[in-house]
Amino acid sequence: MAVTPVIVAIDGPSGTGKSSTSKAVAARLGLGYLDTGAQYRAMTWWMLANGVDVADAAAVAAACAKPSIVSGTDPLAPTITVDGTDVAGPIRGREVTSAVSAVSAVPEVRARITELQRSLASETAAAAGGIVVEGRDIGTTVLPAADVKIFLTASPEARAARRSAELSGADAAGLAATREALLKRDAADSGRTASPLAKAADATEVDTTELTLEQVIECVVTLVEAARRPVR
Ligand SMILES: Nc1ncnc2c1ncn2[C@@H]1O[C@H](COP(=O)(O)OP(=O)(O)OP(=O)(O)O)[C@@H](O)[C@H]1O
Ligand SMILES: Nc1ccn([C@H]2C[C@H](O)[C@@H](COP(=O)(O)O)O2)c(=O)n1
Repeated sequence: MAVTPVIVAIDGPSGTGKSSTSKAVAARLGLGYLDTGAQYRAMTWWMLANGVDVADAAAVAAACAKPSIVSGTDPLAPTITVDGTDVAGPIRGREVTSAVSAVSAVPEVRARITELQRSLASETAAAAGGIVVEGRDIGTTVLPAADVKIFLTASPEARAARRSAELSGADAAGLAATREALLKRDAADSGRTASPLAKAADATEVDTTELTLEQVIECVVTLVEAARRPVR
C-alpha cells in the first residue's frame, strides 16, 4: 500500500537520545534523517575557524550567510560538510560544544539554518517517503505541521551517565562536570529569545530515563506507523 511522505520531529534537551533514536527509526522505516544540531555546530565551527568572536552577536550575524553547510540525510551514513570540508569530527569537539549555544541564539543564524532545514526536509521527504528531523525547535518552529512530534526527556543523572560512558581519554570528564555542562547548555538553549528549546503543545513526551534505547526506538516506530496515511 502506498503511503504519503511522513514528517517526524524529535526534540529534547541534550543527551536524551534524539540522535540515536532518530537514526534508528529512520533506518528501520526507510526514511531520511536530518541532525539539525550538526548544522548549528557546523556554523559554529566555521565562525571559530574564521576568527569570528562568537560572543559578538552582531559579528556572527554579519558573517552567517558565508559558509555553505551541506547535510547528507542517509541515516546509515549521515554527513556534514562546510565549504566542501568534512567537519563531522571537529564539530563534536569541546571548543565547538562550548560555543554552539551562543552562535545558535543569534536570530540571523536561526533564520538561515531554518530555511536550509525546511527545504532539505521537503526534498528528502518527497524522495525517501519521509524524514526524521531532530533538534530543539523542530516541532515548534521549523516544521510545525509535522505528522508526528516527539519530545524526549531524561533525568540529568541519566543523561550525564550516558554522555560520560561515550567519552574517553582526554575528553573524559567527571560525572558531576558532565552533568553541569549539560544543564548549562540546556539553560542557554531554553532561555534564548529566538526559537528556544521547547516542547510543542501537540508533541508526545517520552521520558527515556528508565527505558533502553531499543524501547525508545520501538515506541517512536509505533507512533510513526500509526500516523502514516495511505495515498488516496
Ligand atoms: N534510552 C537510552 N538508554 C541508554 N543509553 C542511551 C539511551 N538513549 C541514548 N543513549 C545513549 O546516550 C548517548 C547520547 O545519546 P544521543 O547522542 O542520541 O543524544 P542526543 O539527545 O542526540 O544528544 P545531543 O542533543 O547532545 O546531541 C549515546 O551514547 C546513546 O547511545
Ligand atoms: N534545532 C536545533 C538544534 C540544535 N540547536 C543548538 C543548541 C544545541 O546546544 C546545539 C548542538 O545540538 P546537539 O548537537 O547537541 O543536538 O545546537 C538549536 O538551537 N536548534
